[in-house]
Amino acid sequence: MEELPGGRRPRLVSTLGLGQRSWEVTLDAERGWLAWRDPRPPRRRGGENYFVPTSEIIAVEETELNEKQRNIGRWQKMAKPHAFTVYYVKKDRNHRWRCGDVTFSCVDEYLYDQWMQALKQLLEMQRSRPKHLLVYINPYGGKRQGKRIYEQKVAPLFSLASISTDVVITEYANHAKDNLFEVNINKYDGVVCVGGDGMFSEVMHGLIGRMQKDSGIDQNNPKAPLVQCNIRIGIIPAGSTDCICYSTVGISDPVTSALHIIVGDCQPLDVSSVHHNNTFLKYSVSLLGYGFYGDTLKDSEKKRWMGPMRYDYSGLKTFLSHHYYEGTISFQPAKHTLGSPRDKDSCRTGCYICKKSEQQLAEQHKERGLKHEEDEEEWKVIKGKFLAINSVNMSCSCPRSPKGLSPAAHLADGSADLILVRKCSRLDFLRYLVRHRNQHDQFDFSFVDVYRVKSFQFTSKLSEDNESNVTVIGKKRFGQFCRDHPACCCNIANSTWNCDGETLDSSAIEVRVHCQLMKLFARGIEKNCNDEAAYSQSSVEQSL
Ligand SMILES: Nc1ncnc2c1ncn2[C@@H]1O[C@H](COP(=O)(O)OP(=O)(O)OP(=O)(O)O)[C@@H](O)[C@H]1O
Ligand SMILES: CCCCCCCCCCCCC/C=C/[C@@H](O)[C@H](CO)NC(C)=O
Ligand SMILES: [Ca+2]
Repeated sequence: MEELPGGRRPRLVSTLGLGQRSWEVTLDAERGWLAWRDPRPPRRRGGENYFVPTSEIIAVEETELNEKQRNIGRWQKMAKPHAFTVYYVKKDRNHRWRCGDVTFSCVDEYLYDQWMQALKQLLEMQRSRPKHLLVYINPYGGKRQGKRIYEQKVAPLFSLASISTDVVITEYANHAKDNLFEVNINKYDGVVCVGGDGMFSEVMHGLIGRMQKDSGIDQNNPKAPLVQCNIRIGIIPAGSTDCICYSTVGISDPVTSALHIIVGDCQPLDVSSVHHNNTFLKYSVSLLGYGFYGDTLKDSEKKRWMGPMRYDYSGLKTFLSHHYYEGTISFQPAKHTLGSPRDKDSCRTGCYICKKSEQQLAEQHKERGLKHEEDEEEWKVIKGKFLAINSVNMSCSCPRSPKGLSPAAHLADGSADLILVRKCSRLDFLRYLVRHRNQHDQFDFSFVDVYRVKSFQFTSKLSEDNESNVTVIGKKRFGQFCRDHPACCCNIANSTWNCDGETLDSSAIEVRVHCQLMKLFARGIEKNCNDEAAYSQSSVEQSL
């Protein structure tokens, strides 16, 4: 589509055939939308006006009308019509996206060419869309449907959108990660993982690790300023929890995720680095959980054959065991960010708080070389007995917990919410867990504290004792549980960290949040989709 003087782009308004009627179809390249409306007086039309942002058009294709379509209504006695189909994102309820299509026709070949050319040019102008993707499929994630989901639901959409792919079906754990250190990554506009949170974590480690290696950054240095990873990752959910997908898209649905990839969405994500004694252990974007979530994960790994149900089984078992762990948490509060974990508003598409952090990050990059103030900032120290210590970089919403473990956590504000669940009765802990699943405030309990932090350290009492050489041998002889108090549920063994669904055995860790270290093909959870659609439609009607 040629630009008008002043860089403006033209508007195409035509009467085109759609079904049995003529419709007024408008392509407004300047404002970025395609609309079609029934031009009959409002009384006679069923209020049918449609509106699609051009950024959500998936493809346009020349279409052969079939015999039946040609023989209806106005085409009957006319010359052979020319037709084209526009494929677009159709927004359904609960953040679900589908591929909608509409076929327009006209007899005038010149008009048809004009429309095809304008639409194709518009698609070419969508520069953030990927053209070539590297896809990793975990055939064993979740219900073992990854390959089928990709082939049946995703590949046809990629091909419709003219996206070419190199597909790797993983053969062992860490296959994708290892492969990402070897491939010519510059060939691709993004990497797609088909699987769950663990598979995503693998791909993320491959990409971030590769980026640091190529830039000569030592990942073992917990204070190293990590290099941002600009190659986006797309998640096609085919796992058991799919928390990262759900928290960044609002639903775990393969078609919705494929469409977010196709339209080239971009959502920056905070990443936490986890170290122990100047040794890099892992990165985390969703949950780092000690105690309840660590023990649940550890137990569930032995029951992978149960599929996604393993988490419910092991969750119940862990709940009944009611183990608590002693240790010390030190953390630096996140003073740079505007929000608080007790906010009523959640992080949504275009989030103001995350934007503010992005600006701060850009300023920091400009001032790079100047001394970081964070080392001087205060550390708070809390010692105690905890049933769960959860640090979440995002809400961690998932089908099991639709609002997540921290509903007001932000995807890209450079902070994590540190949730400390202190020793309490089984009944109280159950009340807390139940609030993962309902609308009530999860932090409104005397035994739950929540802090927004930019870094934290945890040392279990056992490792503290080990370090200070206190009668460890004697304690070890006691076995795993406190035999003096069989009913007290105190556990002198360590728990395990659940790091985005992977176990981490180290009980002394140092965690730092890296603001917006990586990017996803997503846009965050959209506000109320229905409100947005209503707003868009009325604003189009005003300008038509
Ligand atoms: N071919 C493979 N064989 C065995 N393990 C694999 C293979 N490919 C990937 N993996 C590993 O499988 C683990 C779990 O996979 P994934 O996250 O896809 O499913 P899940 O654990 O069922 O889901 P979730 O993480 O959402 O709970 C990942 O840590 C990944 O490293
Ligand atoms: C006895 C009642 C048990 C209630 C259990 C509530 C379950 C809520 C699950 C919320 C998990 C959200 C955090 C996501 C963690 C993922 O990283 C991880 C790997 O996919 N999944 C789990 C379950 O650890
Ligand atoms: Ca965050």
